[in-house]
Amino acid sequence: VQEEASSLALDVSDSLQTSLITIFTLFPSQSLLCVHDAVAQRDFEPTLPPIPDDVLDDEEDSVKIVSLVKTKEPLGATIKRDESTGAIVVARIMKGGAADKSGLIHEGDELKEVNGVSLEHRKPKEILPLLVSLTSIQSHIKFKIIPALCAEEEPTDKEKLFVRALFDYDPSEDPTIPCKDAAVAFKRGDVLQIVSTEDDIWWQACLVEDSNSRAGLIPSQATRAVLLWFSSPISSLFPHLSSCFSTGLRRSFRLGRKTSWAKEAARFRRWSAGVHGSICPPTYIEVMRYHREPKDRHRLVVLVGPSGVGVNELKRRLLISDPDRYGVTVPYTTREKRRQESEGVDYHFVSVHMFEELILDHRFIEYGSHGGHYYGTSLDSVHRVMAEGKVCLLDVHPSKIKRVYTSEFKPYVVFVKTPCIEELRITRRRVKFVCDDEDANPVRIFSEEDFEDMIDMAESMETQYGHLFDRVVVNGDIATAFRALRADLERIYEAEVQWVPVDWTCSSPAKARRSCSHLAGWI
Ligand SMILES: Nc1ncnc2c1ncn2[C@@H]1O[C@H](COP(=O)(O)OP(=O)(O)OP(=O)(O)O)[C@@H](O)[C@H]1O
Repeated sequence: VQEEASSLALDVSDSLQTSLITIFTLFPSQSLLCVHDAVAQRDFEPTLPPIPDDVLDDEEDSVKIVSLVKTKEPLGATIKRDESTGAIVVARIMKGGAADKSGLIHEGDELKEVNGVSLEHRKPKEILPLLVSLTSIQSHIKFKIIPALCAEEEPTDKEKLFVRALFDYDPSEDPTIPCKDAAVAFKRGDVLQIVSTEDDIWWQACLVEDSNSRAGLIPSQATRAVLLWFSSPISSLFPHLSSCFSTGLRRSFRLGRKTSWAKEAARFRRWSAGVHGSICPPTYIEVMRYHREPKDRHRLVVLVGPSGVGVNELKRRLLISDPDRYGVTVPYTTREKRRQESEGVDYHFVSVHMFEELILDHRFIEYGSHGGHYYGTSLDSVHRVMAEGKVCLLDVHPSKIKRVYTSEFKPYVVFVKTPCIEELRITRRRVKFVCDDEDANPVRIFSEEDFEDMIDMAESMETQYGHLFDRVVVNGDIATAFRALRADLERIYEAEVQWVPVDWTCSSPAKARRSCSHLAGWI
C-alpha cells in the first residue's frame, strides 16, 4: 500500500507542476503578476513639496503653510477682501468641504500666497481663476496664511483674569523654579494676566503693560504663600517640611494644558475667597480695568508713612501747587478754638459728648487723644471734599486704610518712604520740627535716634501693609520727591482707565461688600 501511495503522490505532483507551469506561462497570468508587483511597490502617500526656505524671512512668526493634495473635490471656502486692510481673507468654510476636513484653514485667515503667487493687491474675482489655473497644472495647492485670531480663544476683558502682584519676583533668585527661562519676572504693583492656573504650583501669566510679554511661569498663590511661610522665622522649627516642599515642586511641574478662561478665573476666585479665606497672605489681588466716567468722583488719595518722614510737607506742597484740584479733610477736635482759628476751616470744634457720639456711630476713620483733647478724621469730611469734585488727600496710619478700602472711595495709596540714613542726615540736617513730647522743647531738630526710628518704622509698615501700596515715593530730596508724587497723581487724575481691585467694580454695593469681605483678613 505504501509503495502505491508514494507512486500516486509523484504522479499527482508531476501533473500539478506541469499544469502550474502552463498557467503561469500564459500571457494574461504574467501580466497579472506584473501589475500586482507594480501596485505593491507604489507609494500612495501624497508627496508634499518642501517648505520654502524664505518663508519666514519677511513675515512674522505666525505665518502658516498649508499644503493640500488636489482632488476633484472643491476646496469649500469663499474669500473676501478686508475693507480696512485690503487683505484677502477666508470668508466662509463650508461644512464637510476639503478645507473644513483638513482642519487647517479657518474663517478670518489671511491668504498671502497660493502656490508661490502673491495675492497682494488682488481682487477676489481675480483670485478664483488664478486658483483654477494654478491647480490645473500642479498636483497640490499650497497656501501661505496668516492665521486669524481665534474668536473663541479671545475672551472678553470680563472673562480674563487679571491680578496685581503684591510682591517682587525675580526668577533668577528663585531656586525652586523648574526653568528660569520659562518664567516671568515682575515687580510689586505690576498687572499680570493669568492664562493658566492648571498647575497648582506654577501658574502661567504675562505682563499686561508689556506688549512683548509672552506667557511664562509665575509662582501660584499657594506656592508664594508656602514660600513666605518657609522664609519666616517659625519655619526653621520644621526643616523636614521644607525639603518635602521643594521636592514636590519639581515633581508636579507640568507645562500648561489649557482650560477655559472662565474656569481659570473661577479657580483663582475660589483661592482668594474660599479655600484660603481670611488667612490669604499678600500674593496677588484680582484687578479689573476701571473706566472713570466724567461724572464719577475722583479717587481718594491716601498718604502714609512713618512719623516725620514728610507726609504733611508733601500734602502741603500739593495743596499749594493746585488748590482747585486738591483738598484736605477738616479734622474734629474737642479742644477750645484759638483766636486765629475758624470753625470748619482749621477744625470742627465739637463737645466731648458729640465727639463720643461720633465714635459710637463709627464715623471716624482715625481718632485719638492728645493733651487731654480728642482729635479725629471722619468719613463725612472725606465725602465733603470729594463732593466738591476735588481729589481728597488723606493721611492716616496704614492700619486705617481698611476703613476706606471700598468701591466708594477707590483709594490710591502712596507710601512715603525714608531714604537711607546718610541721605536723611544730609537732607534733614537743619530741619526743625514740632515735637509732641510736652516735656521736651516743642521745636527741635532730628536726632540720630529719630532717623533710626523712622527707618525701622518704614520697614515694618512696608512689611505689614506693603500689599496695599499703589506707589512708593522715597522722600530724600524734597523737590524730587514732590515732583515724582505730583506727576504720579496727575497721571491717575487724567487716566481714563485704571486697574482697581475687582470688588470695586461691582455694580451693587451689597454685592461689593460681600465680595470684599475676604480681603478683611489681609488688609
Ligand atoms: N525731604 C525733606 N527734606 C528736608 N526736610 C523735610 C523733608 N521732608 C519733610 N521735611 C521736614 O521734616 C519735618 C517733618 O515733616 P512732616 O511734618 O511733613 O512729617 P510727617 O511725615 O507729616 O510727620 P507727622 O505725621 O509726625 O507730622 C518738617 O519740618 C518738614 O518740613
